[in-house]
Amino acid sequence: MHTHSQFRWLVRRGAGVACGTRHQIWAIALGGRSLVSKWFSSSSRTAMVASEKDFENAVHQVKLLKEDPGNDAKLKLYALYKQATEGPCNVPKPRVFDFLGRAKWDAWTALGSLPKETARQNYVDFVSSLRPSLTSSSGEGPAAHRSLPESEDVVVTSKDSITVITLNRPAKKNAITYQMYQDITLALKAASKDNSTITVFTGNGNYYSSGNDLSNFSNRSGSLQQMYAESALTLRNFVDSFIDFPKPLVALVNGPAVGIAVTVLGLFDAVYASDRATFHTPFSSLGITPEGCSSYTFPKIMGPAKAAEMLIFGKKITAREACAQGLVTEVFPHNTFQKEAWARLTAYAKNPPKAMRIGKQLLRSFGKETLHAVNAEECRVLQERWLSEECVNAIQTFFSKKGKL
Ligand SMILES: CCCCCC/C=C/C(=O)SCCNC(=O)CCNC(=O)[C@H](O)C(C)(C)COP(=O)(O)OP(=O)(O)OC[C@H]1O[C@@H](n2cnc3c(N)ncnc32)[C@H](O)[C@@H]1OP(=O)(O)O
Repeated sequence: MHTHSQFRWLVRRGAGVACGTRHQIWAIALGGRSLVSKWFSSSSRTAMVASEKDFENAVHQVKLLKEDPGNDAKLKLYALYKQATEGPCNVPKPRVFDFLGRAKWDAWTALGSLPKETARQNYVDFVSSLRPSLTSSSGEGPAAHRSLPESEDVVVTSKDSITVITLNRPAKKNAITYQMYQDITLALKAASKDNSTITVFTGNGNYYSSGNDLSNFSNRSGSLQQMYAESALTLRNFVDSFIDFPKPLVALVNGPAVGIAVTVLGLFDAVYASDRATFHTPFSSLGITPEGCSSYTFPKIMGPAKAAEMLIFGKKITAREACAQGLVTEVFPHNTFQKEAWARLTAYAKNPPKAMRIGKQLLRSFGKETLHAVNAEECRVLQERWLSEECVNAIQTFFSKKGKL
């Protein structure tokens, strides 16, 4: 928990964040729209550039915040504010024991060469997403208050006090598009506030997910640097939403899982797998590096040697091996997987929700700061890797159909 004085600390240093008194009313009447998921689509980018006034409005509204939005949100606001007003980080890295200074520097640096206008828009959108139910002073659109995914590729349903988030792109093995990262982030935010007791993640079809959609970098406009900076930010928000998820989060791994669909499993509270599931993180062969906090969670879960085999050498493991290594909680025969896993979940969902939430907090909250720092660093490194010849060649090879995993 962060104190109001820490919050003010950021303000004094020009974070564009301020803390009001407890008696002030939330009044985020922002310019700009809260449609985070449309930030980066090329068609909407031109239509959604926040004006100086929108930005000033957002900065002002942040000063009226009644509640501390949390350290993570404050760091994001700080970084986006600095990027929007000063451009890319241009100050030396703080000394090793200046933890807060380093966290702020990391957050700002992770934005890379994100253009000032994009940072301004992202700032406006992010402030809006802190309180999406309040209206904006301009730029209002039908989706301005959207809190659930619009796309059919991510489906959110509710069953027996359980919120289910299903990856629904079976023809593409549930590969995760740019839009889906944003939709999943929104879905998790909504699920954290709904009245469900447990949240479940699963895939439709014979795959759980083939990970990042490898066309994510080929169908967008703008400079490469800008695209990679935006992607790193989107990825960081996506992973943050798993780190911060307050209720029990369970994965039903119905089939093979690849890349980021595997790594974030280290942030789940239980992982039930069909015996047809496999777990594969072919990062090195794609010229990239681990994400989803796996560089930290995997060595903790399975020990450094097994983690290296998966994350550096790209060894694909079976569900039973993943279970023996502690990544998977339990494996079920494929033909009874749904029935058995759902019987388990339905029973668990009847537990008192507050006790489960507080229990999760006890288990997870102490490592949270570290996880956020790991996430920031992984995204920073990835942003560089995406520009590498190794990565560009690997993606070209996949689409020329020479290079299946
Ligand atoms: C905002 C950016 C954040 C980035 C985060 C960093 C994340 C990193 C990762 O997740 S790394 C892992 C990336 N994933 C892969 O490398 C998997 C690539 N896919 C494959 O190797 C194979 O498709 C397969 C082994 C998963 C399945 O093989 P197979 O059973 O033979 O099916 P097909 O290959 O014919 O696939 C059917 C159809 O789906 C398309 N597809 C499958 N996976 C992906 C993918 N990850 N990205 C894009 N498209 C994918 C495939 O091209 C086929 O399409 P088609 O029918 O030909 O149009």
